[in-house]
Amino acid sequence: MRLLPLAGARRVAPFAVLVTGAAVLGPLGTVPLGLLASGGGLVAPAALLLAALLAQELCTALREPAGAAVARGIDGVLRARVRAATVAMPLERLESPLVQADVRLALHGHRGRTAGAAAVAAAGEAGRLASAVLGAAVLSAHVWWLGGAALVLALAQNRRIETMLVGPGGVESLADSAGQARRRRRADYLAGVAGGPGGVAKEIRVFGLESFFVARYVAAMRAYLAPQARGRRAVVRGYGWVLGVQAAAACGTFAVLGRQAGAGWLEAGALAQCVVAALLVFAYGAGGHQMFDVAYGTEPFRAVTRLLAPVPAPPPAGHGGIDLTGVTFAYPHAAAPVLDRLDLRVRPGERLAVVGRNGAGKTTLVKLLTGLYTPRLGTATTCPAAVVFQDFVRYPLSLRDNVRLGDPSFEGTDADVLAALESAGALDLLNFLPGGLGTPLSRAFTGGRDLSGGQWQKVALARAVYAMNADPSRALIVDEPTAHLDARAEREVFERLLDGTGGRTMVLISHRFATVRRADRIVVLEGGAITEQGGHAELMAAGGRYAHWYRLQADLITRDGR
Ligand SMILES: Nc1ncnc2c1ncn2[C@@H]1O[C@H](COP(=O)(O)OP(=O)(O)OP(=O)(O)O)[C@@H](O)[C@H]1O
Repeated sequence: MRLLPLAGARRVAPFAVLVTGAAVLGPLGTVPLGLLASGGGLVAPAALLLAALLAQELCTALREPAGAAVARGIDGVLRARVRAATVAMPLERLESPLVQADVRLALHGHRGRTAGAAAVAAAGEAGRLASAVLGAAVLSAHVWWLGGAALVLALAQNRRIETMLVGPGGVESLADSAGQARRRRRADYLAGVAGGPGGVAKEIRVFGLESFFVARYVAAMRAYLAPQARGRRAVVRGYGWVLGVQAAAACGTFAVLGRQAGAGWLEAGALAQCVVAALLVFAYGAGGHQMFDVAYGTEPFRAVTRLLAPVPAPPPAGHGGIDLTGVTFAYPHAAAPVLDRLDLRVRPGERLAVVGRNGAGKTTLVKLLTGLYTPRLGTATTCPAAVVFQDFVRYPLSLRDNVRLGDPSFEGTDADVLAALESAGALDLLNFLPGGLGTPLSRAFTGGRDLSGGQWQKVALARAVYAMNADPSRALIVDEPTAHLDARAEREVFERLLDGTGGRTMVLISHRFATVRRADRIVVLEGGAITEQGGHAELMAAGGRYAHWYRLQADLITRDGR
């Protein structure tokens, strides 16, 4: 309910009036009803009763759309906050499957119910309870113990229904259980395979697998539906009990009231009031649909709370230099750390190359160098960086925008964009793009052009160079930036980059040793730590891993004649 103010007074005020109206007008209506029944007037009490009933109907009818508007308002604010939080969230946290599940819950709700719907439903529940309490008060005004007894019973009945339906272990929670989710996935998978196109469809027809898959699907669906059916039968039985108790309680209440009236302790007006008040109390005991909204909407609300929880401050930023000391990093649920007590210092202006086998942890190292991941152990002092990732982004925007996105806050001119393209060896793109820098890099747009993998890679490199030119304190970090380029193109691009970025810090990750050899220092990453480091000549003279790999690659290139 504390979420309600998020929807703004303009939406909440009418909703609050309508909920209150729907809650109190019923009990208030018992006053003119009592007067009418006891002969204390006709026109005025009848008019008041009619007005109360009509107003209550109106409030009940309008409460739904007003509540929906409040829920939309709350959800809009929460979604914006969640989106802002996820954009600012450390990558490592964002990549966690638990956080991804929370983001899905927060943005799309659980079973169609959102945090806003839960807040509105909680307000509706409070209104229903208020109506029951007022009804009980009216009853107690005439038979002191009856109101309390009826209310306690109604509270217990309401709770029982809630537990049965939406409580932990209730029938609705069964559908969300891990076991049911697994059974459902299996049935969906079989249905998908049996009805899917492509190779499966061919094999099903050639090998006559139709009845095999249909039988498996039917069995899987039965396994999924059986616990649900059992759960529903239990609910029907439970409801039978609840209704039985409810009927007995109503009969008991009315018998008490009848006896009191018969004995002359309750006059007609009071009797009429008590009957209506008892019905209001018992209505609470019959449960309400809001309990589903509250129960399901609470899940997204919890997800929002977790996502908006404060995050630890990012590692401190240095000035052009990078310093990792004793850094250990492991992915969640991984048996061993990818990086293990690694020490790496990159001096300002140094050009460092990192080499290592596939899976050695080079990309992980890049994410630590750029502050996207934080070490489990050790410290990482990073500096602002312009990065080209292995899986760089291909923005369906103009070539100019693709480059300028390196630093949108920098008011660079076309000359800056061209300079970045030149450093990245991408200037010749302009010969083939009809609209020059303004050409959209997507066929989905009129006059747009698609680029080859290698051309896209050069654009991504130009974006990073543009960012580095916009702020020279940024280090240029490139992770396999030339995987789509042939060996000669890669060499050319790097020669140009190294010549054009003198005095800037650069970290280059590449599997091509001919490119790497010009770096000031080369480090070999193996077993989570740095096992060799030095200049090319030094490492070749040492005759270690680097020298071995270098010769292997050189031999292959010579043998292939490339
Ligand atoms: N998001 C992730 N979650 C779990 N494990 C991961 C994740 N990313 C990488 N790994 C694992 O961490 C190890 C190091 O991966 P990383 O991508 O850093 O290696 P790499 O040296 O860059 O490899 P390559 O040369 O193939 O690009 C691998 O075993 C990989 O499977």
